[in-house]
Amino acid sequence: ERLPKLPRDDSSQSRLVEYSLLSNLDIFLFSLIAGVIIYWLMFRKKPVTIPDFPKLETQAPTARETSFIEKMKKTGKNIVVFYGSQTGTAEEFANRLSKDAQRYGMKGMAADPEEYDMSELTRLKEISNSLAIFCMATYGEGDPTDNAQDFYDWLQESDADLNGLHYTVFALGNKTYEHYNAMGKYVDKRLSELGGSRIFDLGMGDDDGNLEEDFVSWREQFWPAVCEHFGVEATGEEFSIRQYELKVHEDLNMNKVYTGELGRLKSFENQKPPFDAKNPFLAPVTVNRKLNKGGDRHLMHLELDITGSKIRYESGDHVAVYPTNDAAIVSRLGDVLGVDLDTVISLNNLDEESNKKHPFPCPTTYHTALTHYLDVTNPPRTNVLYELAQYATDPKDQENMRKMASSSPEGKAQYQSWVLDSCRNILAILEDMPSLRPPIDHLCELLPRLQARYYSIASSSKHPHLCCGSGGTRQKTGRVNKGVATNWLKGRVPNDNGHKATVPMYIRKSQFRLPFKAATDNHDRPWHRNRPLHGFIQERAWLREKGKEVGETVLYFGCRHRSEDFLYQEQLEAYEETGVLTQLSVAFSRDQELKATSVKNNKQAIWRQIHTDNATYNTTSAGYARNMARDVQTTFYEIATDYIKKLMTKGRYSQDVWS
Ligand SMILES: Cc1cc2nc3c(=O)[nH]c(=O)nc-3n(C[C@H](O)[C@H](O)[C@H](O)COP(=O)(O)O)c2cc1C
Repeated sequence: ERLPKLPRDDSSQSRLVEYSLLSNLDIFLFSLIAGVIIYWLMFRKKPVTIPDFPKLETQAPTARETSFIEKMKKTGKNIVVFYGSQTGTAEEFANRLSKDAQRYGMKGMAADPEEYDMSELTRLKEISNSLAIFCMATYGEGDPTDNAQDFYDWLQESDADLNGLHYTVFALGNKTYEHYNAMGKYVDKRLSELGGSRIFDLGMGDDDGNLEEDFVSWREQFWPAVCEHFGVEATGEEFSIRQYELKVHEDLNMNKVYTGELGRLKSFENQKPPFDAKNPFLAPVTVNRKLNKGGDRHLMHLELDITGSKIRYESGDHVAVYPTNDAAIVSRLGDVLGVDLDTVISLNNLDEESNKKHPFPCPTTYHTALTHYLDVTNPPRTNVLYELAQYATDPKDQENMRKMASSSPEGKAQYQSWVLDSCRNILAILEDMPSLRPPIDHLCELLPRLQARYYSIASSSKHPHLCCGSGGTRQKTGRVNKGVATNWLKGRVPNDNGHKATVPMYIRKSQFRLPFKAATDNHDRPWHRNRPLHGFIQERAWLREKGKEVGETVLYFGCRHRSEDFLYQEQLEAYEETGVLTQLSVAFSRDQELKATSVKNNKQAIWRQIHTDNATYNTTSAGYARNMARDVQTTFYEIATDYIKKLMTKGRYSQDVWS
């Protein structure tokens, strides 16, 4: 095809074309450059002006001292009191023993075995007149406390030569457990096997009886034995030794003040996993429902939402909950002592070398300390009475308090009846002794820490369910005493005036487990409180749904009255109907005619299940039914004994005994 004819002036035409081409390119380039400039002007990072921060006064990070020997040498201590403690009692006893040492011209320090290199026990003899005391609590099935686990492992594996080590042990436990004081007994035996010299007999504290009295009586004989051993005499001075000094903060920025956190400041506002005892998760309460239909107790079912917490748990684990003290008790304490509870304070350890800088997170207010950190509900121990006695202005009050703190038979009886049997907490004591008005900071130093409460998880779903009961007991004094945590939980209702009610919690692993394989025949044997068993049953229901073989599941459930506290009745009956539960046996202790169904009455079937079907039994009991576990266990022993007797009669079991 021919090109259109160009006008005559070829050159001008070509210039025109050339000109228009250049113009397009220019426009393009111009737009590009303009765009870049606009972008640069609008979105460029503005130069950061570095503000002139005042230099923070940070403490130089000190390497953690793991040598208790070096620490003792540096601070002139000759007695070290180690404690294996989960809920604070053994730790408190250790503190009291280390304080006692001063009365005998010695110097003691309480120490957490988890923080030190315990193999250094071999070196304690380098310190003259040295002594190691161990206050050891037992848990689970004769297990050590978490903070004593490494020490326990070391004792088991070690062949260290402990010749020259002087030691004594006070064991804390509870006689209703099968492995009574197992940890204390083990430490005492093992230290001796490794060559240590026991300078005083093992003390046995029974929390089912009167642990405080056991401790006071043991301590009373222990110190004279120490004096005799080292050839020293008591200084005779009965003085009160403060461990912490008070600092009142006048103008402290409230952002630096603890408001109930256990570890990191502001950890409740700025939640970061992993969540544990020092860093609990604030779990919103999504359900809080009353379970019982009658009676004076309030049994409740709570569901906690752990979304986003990365918390994992298995059926049988425990939820640890940090409760809050009753606001009425706290404000009344402030009134009685005439103190402004909003004062911001720190209690600083007078022993600068101590690892424990404060008795609770500081700086804080008295209000926070009494609400979140201190136990104001339980009757105080005798050491608190002893130390506070000095502030009673009426000599009679003073004498009574000293007597109750002594180990004289009358003193013990008076403490038992006036404090323990009457359930007098610190507020009741102050109200009933108007001449006793101690400084609040000393009181805060002496009161034990408020401990987390543990609940079995009653679910195997994504979110933990708790089942617990609250009630009040009217005391001889006319006062009504309520459980701290359960009473507080009762008021944690979802959407409380538009606020999400939350619960500070973390998970504590438990040994209480379902057997490994789903196909093994199982028989869950709950008694009374069946919280973890609910989780187990749910898990088995789920496994069944997935087509897994789970074997028989038999539930024995006991409570007071069928009409009042047959907890989760509809759910359990539905489980039985759908076959998730092979058998549901119920017993109600206060409905006489219904009492018949019990473990005892099912001996035959139970033995068949154990013997032939290879069943596993999980029992759970709690609260008032503390002896129930023992009774159920005794029944199992009886079942086994009956079986052995049968074997003997049939000639299937015979003995040939030589002596
Ligand atoms: C869940 C649980 C399990 C326990 N297991 C045992 C045990 O097996 N043997 C025992 O003698 N005492 C047992 N006890 C009792 C404690 O050892 C006792 O109350 C002790 O005073 C706790 O000391 P702590 O407050 O220093 O942890 C158990 C207590 C609890 C709450």
